[in-house]
Amino acid sequence: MAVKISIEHVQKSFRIKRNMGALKEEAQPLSALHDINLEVRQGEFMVIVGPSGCGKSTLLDLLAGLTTPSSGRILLDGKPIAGPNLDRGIVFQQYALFPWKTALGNVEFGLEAKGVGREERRKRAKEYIDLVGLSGFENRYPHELSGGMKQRVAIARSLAYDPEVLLMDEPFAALDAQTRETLQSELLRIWETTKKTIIFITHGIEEAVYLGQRVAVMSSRPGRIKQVIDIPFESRSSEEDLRSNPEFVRLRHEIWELLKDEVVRAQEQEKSKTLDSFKSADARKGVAKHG
Ligand SMILES: Nc1ncnc2c1ncn2[C@@H]1O[C@H](COP(=O)(O)OP(=O)(O)OP(=O)(O)O)[C@@H](O)[C@H]1O
Repeated sequence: MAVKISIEHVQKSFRIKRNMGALKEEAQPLSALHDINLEVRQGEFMVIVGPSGCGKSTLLDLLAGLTTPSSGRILLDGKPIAGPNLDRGIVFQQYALFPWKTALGNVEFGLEAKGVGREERRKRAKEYIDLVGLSGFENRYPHELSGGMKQRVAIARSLAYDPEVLLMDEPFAALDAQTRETLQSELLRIWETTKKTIIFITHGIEEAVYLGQRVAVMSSRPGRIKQVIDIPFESRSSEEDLRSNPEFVRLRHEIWELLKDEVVRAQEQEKSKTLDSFKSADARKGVAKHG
């Protein structure tokens, strides 16, 4: 299969203001991603898993073209990504639907931006509403839909304008466990129907093994690709309960082994960040007391 996305030596750092006490501030670089290299093939379902704060969303923002790498490059079909474009659809954890538009109106939105005429727009939006299993709910507004349904609308909206790649940033994290499992198998069905290239970000190891053809495991900050694991299941959407398959259990364990030190390190980083902010708050109070 042809390479669809190529991430080459990508680094990303941010300048963050740090309070140095005595009202002094200093901008320090924070390295979020370090030398990321990854190729995603046409039609592949790639999952990226990593501990909190390791740079998963930063990587997705780069793929979406919302930000640019500090160095390195990302190619889509051999061409550098130059900004957001309808060739990439994004589904975030929060539904990001327009509350004043119905489910159908939300799905039609991207088609409007693409210049598709009114009738065609409606027809295509209905097809995608069907595809995500929401027939009969076209005219509901987001506040009349459950969390899972809203996420179905968000998926339909991203797919309706026929992007090359679907970028998904923890899209099921806010849902209850049962709804999450239902949407995971629905997503696999949609992927098999549409043959889109999907890059899916998650904290969840089980979700990663269930969905991904390959799982890229990231290290704690600065994020690097620690290892890419092949998930060699033929058909994921079969009736058989994949999660209790011994191979599934083995792969879940293998990924956990790779992740556990990273999770501990990420928690330590989080703790020292909190301590730093307490220290600078104390320093500020000191200035206020003596100043
Ligand atoms: N715009 C920004 N300015 C400064 N620092 C940032 C910015 N965006 C992200 N960071 C920092 O970069 C690091 C990576 O953040 P990112 O949100 O990509 O991690 P993540 O793996 O998606 O985390 P989580 O799983 O908790 O959502 C974090 O330390 C974060 O605080």
